[in-house]
Order: sequence, then C-alpha cells, then structure tokens
Amino acid sequence: MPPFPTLDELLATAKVVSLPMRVKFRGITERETLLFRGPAGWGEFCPFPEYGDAEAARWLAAAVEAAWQGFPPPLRDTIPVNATVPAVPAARVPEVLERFGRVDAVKVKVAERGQELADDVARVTAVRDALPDAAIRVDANAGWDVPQAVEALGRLSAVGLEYAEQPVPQIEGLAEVRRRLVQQGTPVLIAADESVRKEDDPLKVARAGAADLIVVKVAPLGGVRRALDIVAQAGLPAVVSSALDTSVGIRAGLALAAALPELPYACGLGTVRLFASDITQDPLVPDDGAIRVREAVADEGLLERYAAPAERREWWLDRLRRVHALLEA
Ligand SMILES: O=C(O)CCC(=O)C1=CC=C[C@@H](O)[C@@H]1C(=O)O
Ligand SMILES: [Mg+2]
Repeated sequence: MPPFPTLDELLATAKVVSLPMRVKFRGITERETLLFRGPAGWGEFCPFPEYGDAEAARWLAAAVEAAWQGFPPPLRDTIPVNATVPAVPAARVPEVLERFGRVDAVKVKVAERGQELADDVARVTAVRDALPDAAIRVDANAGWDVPQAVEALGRLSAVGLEYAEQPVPQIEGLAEVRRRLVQQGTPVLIAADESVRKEDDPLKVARAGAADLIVVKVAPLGGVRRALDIVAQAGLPAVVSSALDTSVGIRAGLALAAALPELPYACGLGTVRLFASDITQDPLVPDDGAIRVREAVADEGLLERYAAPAERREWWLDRLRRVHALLEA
C-alpha cells in the first residue's frame, strides 16, 4: 500500500465545487464537494457540512484510497441501479422517474419531516402506477418511531415493497419493527443504513439480527476495502448506495458493487441524475437500468465552471487540514 499522502500532496490538486441539484434531496439544493487527484486517479471528499471531523475522517480515508491506491479487481462490469425518488409531491414522480430512463427498481424517500403518511402513500402509489413491475423500496432515514413504522409499512406494503430502509433510528427499534410486522402479517424486509454507517461498530446491527440486509456506502465506511470487509463479516446481503457524490464518488461505489461476491439487489448509485450537472464529460449515470463500470475523470473546465465561492473553498480546505491531521495522528 502506498504511504498516506501528505497534506501538501492533497492540497496541490484540491478543487472545491458546488453543484446545483435538480430536485431537493436531504434538504440540499447545492451539493458541495472537494476533489483531488493522486497517482491512481480522482478522489472525492464530501462529508455533509454538519458532520464532525471524526466522522469525516472515514470519508477522507475513502477518497485517499481512490486516488492513491485504486480499487480491488472487479467481478462484474455493469451494476444494476435503482432510480431514487426524493420526498417530492406525488405529481412530480413521473418527471423524476423520467430522468433515470428504464429501471427495474426504485427507491422512494418517505417519512420526510413536515409531511404526512398520506404524502408517502401518494408518492409510493404514483411510482407503482408509473412502473407496475418495478421493485419498490422505501427509505425513511430513521424518520419514524416503532408504532409509526409498523403502521406506515403496513399501509405501504399494499403496493408491494422489496424492503424498507432504516424505518427507525435504533438497532433495537429495527428488530422490534421486524417482529411486529411479522406478527401483523405484513412482513417487509428491513435494511439497515444509518445503523451501519453511523455506528462505531458497523457490525452491531448484523450481530443483533435486527436487519435482513445492509446498505453500504464507500465514503462513510472508509473505503472500498473496508466496506468489503464489513459485508463479509456481516454475512447479510448488501446494497451499495451513494453518498450523493459526483461521478468520482460513484466510481468508488461501482468498484465496491463490482467486487462484492454477491450482488442480489439493484444499487443506489444512480444519484448523479439528481444533479443538474457533474464534473466529468462522461457522467456515471444509468443506461437501461445499469451503470457500466468505468473511470471517472474530472474535467478542468467543469471544475472551473462549478468552483465554489472563495469563502466556501476556504471552509473545505480548513476541514481537509483538520481531518488530515486526525488521520495522521
Ligand atoms: O440509495 C439511493 O437510491 C440514493 C442514495 C441515498 O438515498 C442517500 C444518499 C446520501 C445520503 C443519504 O441520506 C441517502 C440514504 O439515506 O440512503
Ligand atoms: Mg438510506
């Protein structure tokens, strides 16, 4: 493994961009990200602004892996992906889906703050109406408590759900939702996302038997190799998903999906379609429901065009300095 790059090596090529989103996602309308280039290619460092430095350190480890080490050998060359439908009004569903082209799976955001269960039912039903045969999964981002999750999934399962991602915040809660849904006669598979990427121990949820599958993201888990190791130890099916990154981050997600021994589900890696622009001339977006595994090379002109304002650039470079110091310590 090459030695960990110095701060100066990272700063030498660091670019900070701010990319407009087509649809608001996770409350975000502009996605800021820092990119740098190393001997193995481009790396992306884009922890969400509210994340602390300790959490951001794993994101930097992942970006350095991409740029200085490269990826393990792929076992497959195309990765099936889902369309991602943010918490939009049901009437906007066709327009969002259209951007993804043909897909066999759709992930729908639910339990958005300020919305009602009726909004979720309408949105998921609109997806089902548009795509009668697609696999539909929902992602609540821990937005429900246990009784709300049981009620909501009881209702939503009427349209046919592939699985529900992180319905409630805690591992014990996930286990409880699973139990109650079985009791209620509407078993829905439970996927853990935040309970993998935000726990100190990403394997706790698997050991607790609280989920049927896990969602794995390269950046929050600290790189492709670490994520592969987590999946192997968890012993559960895994879905690779994005961190709302540019094609450079998606490239790392594709590398993980391509290297997993089994890939039973479509991956949440189609999110470049939610952006109004990307930083490469060959964006890693789905074509006929899948993305072909390939390199993502940032384009100088696009990096320039979407360069973040000076004050935001300084904010990101300061963060890079602090987080780099943490990793060196
Ligand atoms: O999985 C997908 O279809 C898209 C990626 C996605 O949903 C997410 C990306 C980035 C941040 C998260 O809030 C969110 C998720 O919770 O899975
Ligand atoms: Mg999720």
